[in-house]
Amino acid sequence: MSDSALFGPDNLPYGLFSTPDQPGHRRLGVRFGDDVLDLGAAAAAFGSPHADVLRAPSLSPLLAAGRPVWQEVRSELRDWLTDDTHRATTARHLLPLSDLRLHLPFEVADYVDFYASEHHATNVGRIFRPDGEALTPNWKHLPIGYHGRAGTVVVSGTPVVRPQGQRKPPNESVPVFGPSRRLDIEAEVGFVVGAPSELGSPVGLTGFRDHVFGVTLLNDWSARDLQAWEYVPLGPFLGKSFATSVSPWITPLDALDAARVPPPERDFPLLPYLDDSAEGIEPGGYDLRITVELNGHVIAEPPFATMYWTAAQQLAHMTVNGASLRTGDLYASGTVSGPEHKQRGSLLELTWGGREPLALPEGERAFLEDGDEVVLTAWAPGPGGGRIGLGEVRGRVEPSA
Ligand SMILES: O=C(O)/C=C/C(=O)CC(=O)CC(=O)O
Ligand SMILES: [Ca+2]
Ligand SMILES: [Mg+2]
Repeated sequence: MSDSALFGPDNLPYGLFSTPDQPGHRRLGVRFGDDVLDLGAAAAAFGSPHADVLRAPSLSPLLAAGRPVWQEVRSELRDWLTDDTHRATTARHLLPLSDLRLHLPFEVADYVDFYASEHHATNVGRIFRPDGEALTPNWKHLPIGYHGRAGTVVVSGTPVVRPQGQRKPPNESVPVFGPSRRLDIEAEVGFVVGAPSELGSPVGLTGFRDHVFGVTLLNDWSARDLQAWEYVPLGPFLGKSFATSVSPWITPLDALDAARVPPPERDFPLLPYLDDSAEGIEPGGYDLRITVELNGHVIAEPPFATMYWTAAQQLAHMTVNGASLRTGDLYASGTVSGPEHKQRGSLLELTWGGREPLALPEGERAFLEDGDEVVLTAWAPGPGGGRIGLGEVRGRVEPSA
């Protein structure tokens, strides 16, 4: 599928770029096929009422501006890019994507990671806790999550240095220190908060579209040996805080309306603040089809539509205690895994804890080796049978420092 078909006028994802001749000058852009429209320059040329947010060196001011502005800007962009009378002006501010360097488009405020795939949670439970129930008793009553490390969220293309830390080999009585031997990926979808909320005021299910601006693909790199030793009883810590990679493109929720789907059937009635079967609540699932490539080989195709908990429920849960949202908060869905083997979004699951390595032309892989490169891509159904591409998230493993 060509880029013009995946990044057409119904998509219009936002990013932050610089050019080789002005590396310190960061500019907002919107992707259109294989080009990027320089938003500050286009806004000045067209006299946009939103020129102040569009010429900022970050997406954060637009995120903070709120949904009415997001919608007005999106309709202006469509107009500039599709109306024949604007063609000549717009063309002057379109730059070839291949000439640009892409940056992390917004300042990440808080970072939260959930655990919302029933298939992933069941697989991980069986692998990590073979003697217990795969799903903990709370799993179908609340979306489980943890707070991660916002400062180590990096843009696609940033090298990932193999983390060092403590791990306890099964037949040793004390831990050892060194480079992780079980470095893994997690294919996830990240949700970017735009409009903040007040401390003490929960955001309900119906507030999702007012607060969440858009989505980004996300790889939650995970050191399984560090994680297995450290996580009891407070949850993931250093095994997941060394790097989290995101796509340089933030796709607005408004581009994903045709991809909305109902979430899976719920097995237990939900408390009212999470009950999305109630009258007047829009379907909270999204049909995003993810592809995971390792060294250029497709190793998994996780289907986001199978996620048990939706992003709207995660937002409602995250704020039900009165915690406030800040512009730039990023929360990740949790690893996306479907029911089939080839739909598993982590090597932990694909190789069943390393016991069933993948056979690749360059050799077997249980976990990642130095030099390995992982690329996540995704698309969603768009209006009129078209496709909405989500930008890729790429990362290569470098040896421990
Ligand atoms: O201990 C466990 O059950 C596993 C926890 C995780 O791996 C946390 C995580 O990142 C969840 C996810 O991405 O779905
Ligand atoms: Ca994760
Ligand atoms: Mg992480």
